[in-house]
Amino acid sequence: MIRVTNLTKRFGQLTAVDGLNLEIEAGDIVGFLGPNGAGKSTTMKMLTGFLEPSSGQIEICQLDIAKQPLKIKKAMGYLPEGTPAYGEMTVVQFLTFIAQVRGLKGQHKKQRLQKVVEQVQLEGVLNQQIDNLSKGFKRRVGLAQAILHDPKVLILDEPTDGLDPNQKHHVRQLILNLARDKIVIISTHLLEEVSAVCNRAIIIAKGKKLFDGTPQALASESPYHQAITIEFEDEKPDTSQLRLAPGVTHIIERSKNKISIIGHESYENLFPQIFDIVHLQGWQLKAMYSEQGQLDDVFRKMTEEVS
Ligand SMILES: Nc1ncnc2c1ncn2[C@@H]1O[C@H](COP(=O)(O)OP(=O)(O)OP(=O)(O)O)[C@@H](O)[C@H]1O
Repeated sequence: MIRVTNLTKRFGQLTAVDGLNLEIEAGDIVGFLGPNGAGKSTTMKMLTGFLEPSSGQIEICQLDIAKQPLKIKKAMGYLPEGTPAYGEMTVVQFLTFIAQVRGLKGQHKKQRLQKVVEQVQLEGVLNQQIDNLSKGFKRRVGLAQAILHDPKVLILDEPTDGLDPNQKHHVRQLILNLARDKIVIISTHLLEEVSAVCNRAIIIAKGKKLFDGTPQALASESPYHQAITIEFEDEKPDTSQLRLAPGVTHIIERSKNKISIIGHESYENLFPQIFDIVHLQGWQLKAMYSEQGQLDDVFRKMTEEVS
């Protein structure tokens, strides 16, 4: 369990993290979101003991990071921004070195190395120098070193940055499979990543928490949550009669040939009525569907409000 109380970090005049409070339980996969400069990396660096807070407390697995940083670091894996150090080493040399630093020995060390190389799919590059690897492979080496000692808490700063779509999918599956009894915190700009792997989303901007809840709850803040959207084949006709359907509160024009119908009824109740009107009017549709709300819309709205 992680408990963060009133966490603050100042760099001179700038307050990068501003009185942050968090409680995260085992099994949580948290998507840590925010615009550039929001304070995500700074928070992660403080959680991993790389940076000292200006004030506030961090408790991880019932230990205070200020008092027992080494014990906490043992229980933690960290994938920082960018690429892992020691680029002159080969992948196998680097991972063996990390295994030693982590105190893994004998058969256990061998098994963990084998397992992680397989999990992160590094078999083909084991003897290549890290400096010569592509960005995606460097990222995977970084991920491998973070999970090598099977930590209880995993902090990943943009874990899929630089990976191709297949690799992104693979790493997300890996995180999902890892996470049952762990805490995983993922900093990301990719909202689809939050929908794909996280059970919780935390949004920060200017160092302050703006939202903390499930990705579904986040999506439900969207103006288009449960809206029925119609895309017309050509330019949209006069759709004012849609307002007469019981339960419709208003209609939002999204583009020249796209509207969203917002109602106080559930979309299951609205759908048949809208469908009847469309049919009666003989409108040529390209598509008609209900929306759950786009995380992007909510994210933009929330973070623009504080900028
Ligand atoms: N060592 C430092 N010295 C001075 N200012 C810093 C330092 N590290 C970070 N900052 C500033 O603190 C603020 C928060 O930075 P941080 O890297 O935590 O943001 P972020 O949310 O991770 O952004 P990004 O998404 O761009 O990685 C920024 O304004 C940044 O310039």
